[in-house]
Amino acid sequence: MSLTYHRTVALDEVSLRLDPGVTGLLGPNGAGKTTLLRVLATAIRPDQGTLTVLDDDPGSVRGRTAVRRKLGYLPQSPGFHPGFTAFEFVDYVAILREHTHRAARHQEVRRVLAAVGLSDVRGKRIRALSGGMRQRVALAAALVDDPGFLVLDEPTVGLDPEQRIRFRELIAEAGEDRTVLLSTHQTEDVAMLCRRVVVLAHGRIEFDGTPAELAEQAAGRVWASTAREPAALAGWRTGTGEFRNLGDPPDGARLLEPTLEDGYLLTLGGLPTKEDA
Ligand SMILES: Nc1ncnc2c1ncn2[C@@H]1O[C@H](COP(=O)(O)OP(=O)(O)OP(=O)(O)O)[C@@H](O)[C@H]1O
Repeated sequence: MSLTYHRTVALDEVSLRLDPGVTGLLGPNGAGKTTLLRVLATAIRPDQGTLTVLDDDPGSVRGRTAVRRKLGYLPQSPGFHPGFTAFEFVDYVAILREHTHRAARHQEVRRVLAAVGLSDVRGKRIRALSGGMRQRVALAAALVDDPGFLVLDEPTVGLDPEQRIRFRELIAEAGEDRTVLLSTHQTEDVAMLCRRVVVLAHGRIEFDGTPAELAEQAAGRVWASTAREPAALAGWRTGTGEFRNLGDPPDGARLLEPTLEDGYLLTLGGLPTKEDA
């Protein structure tokens, strides 16, 4: 499928089939990740191509409604009303999801807040919650009605390591029995959590495989040196004072074990330039 905003091609003939489990979507700023997620969440429509979400076609009014009923979406900015309590926010989302029976709805709200470990603070106002807790409230809202497909747009951004690990666990759990697409800038999230990783750049899929296969892209192409290597596609000084270089190593170079991040950077052709960032 393709999507163009005025003259910007945001998605350029993207073809993707998602299976159950957590798929990570990596890509530099402006790659088209949010656009792809918004298309899958039926917030915008591709201008070319076809799309099927959980056996329904969001191109038709009926299909779109059916998809929206089965989908959980955590957008980049969830748009909380800070004066709402965690319970009130999720309850509001449940009402929008056509929950008309009050007692059953409240039970569902309590269930999802418990699933993300927020039962104790459900009466607290969102403005008084930490960033990590707010993200969990947003995840709880996306989990209402146990959707078969979960779309998560950078849910771990701004979280400290402890909260990030906790959040990863919740996503892993959510991915045990449903399809999850997770957009992130954190290569570590992908390495720890995803069964599959898709790299998007300039609206095109540049890589689609397992995290191990992405790391493998950098096999034999990562080396250490004591000085900056001008021939490297990318190189940076590490905490030990040595440089880690990506590209074609010189003869006799001391090769290093590649990481997923090395494979990702090489897939992009090196470090993004300042203009890309
Ligand atoms: N509403 C819009 N109108 C015009 N151009 C847009 C609009 N939304 C996005 N774009 C452009 O489309 C391209 C893809 O943007 P998108 O937000 O999907 O990228 P992204 O990979 O999610 O980036 P980030 O990592 O910064 O969130 C960018 O060039 C962006 O400037």
